[in-house]
Amino acid sequence: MSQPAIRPLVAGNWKMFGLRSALAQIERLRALLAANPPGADCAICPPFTLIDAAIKITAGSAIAIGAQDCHSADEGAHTGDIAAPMLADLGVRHVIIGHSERRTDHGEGDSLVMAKACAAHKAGLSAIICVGETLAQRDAGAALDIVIKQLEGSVPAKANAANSIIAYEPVWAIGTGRTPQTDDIAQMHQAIRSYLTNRFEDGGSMRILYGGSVKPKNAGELMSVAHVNGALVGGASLDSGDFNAILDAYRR
Ligand SMILES: O=C[C@H](O)COP(=O)(O)O
Repeated sequence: MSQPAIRPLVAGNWKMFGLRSALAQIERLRALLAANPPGADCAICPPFTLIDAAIKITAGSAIAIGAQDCHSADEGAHTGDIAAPMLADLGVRHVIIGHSERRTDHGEGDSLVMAKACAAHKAGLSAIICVGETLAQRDAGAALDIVIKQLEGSVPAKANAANSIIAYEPVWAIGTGRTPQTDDIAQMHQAIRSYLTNRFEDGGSMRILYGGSVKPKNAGELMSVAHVNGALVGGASLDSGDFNAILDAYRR
């Protein structure tokens, strides 16, 4: 059966990096993309403190601005947290949910991840829902089972291709310079695709990103793997030149 054409997305996750001076990188990226548009959507997810300014800088451009987390409630007495409607109110388009760093640093489990994704959907945001195995789980041969279980527990029943994006990020590949063999990525993305297709009417059109040490030098190879519909990029997204070079994977 032929696969539906899926517009890829390359999203940059700045994590807890970036003072106001880093906004210059977004200005530069805007100019680079205008001069040489890629055949992919592009998003930057800066820290909360830079979101408002980043949205102003990217107005009318091809760059969407995302956030890195949201609370599961629309509002409430939750000191220090940010609600999805607050992000939507700023003009945020995507929100990363369930990144492994939040699962580890903040003890976020699948049910909370699903509740946050539901909150994002309710606010009209697209949820980038992250899954991925640890090295011990991969070495134990459990990677596929772990990821499918995370999808089962984290992706809401009302997910669809417009409101949800899956990011497969092997924990051991994040920030390490290590990436899985392309055969292993292909096997995982095929398994995720099968899962989505079985569970959701438009699961064949939902984007599945790969994340974990995506760099300019390996992006072409990683992005050419079947069912890899873009990337979630950490470190290399902090430099507009590197991020733009990753987007070359989607330029002729
Ligand atoms: O969200 C992004 C991922 O954690 C990947 O980070 P990285 O590209 O620095 O390995």
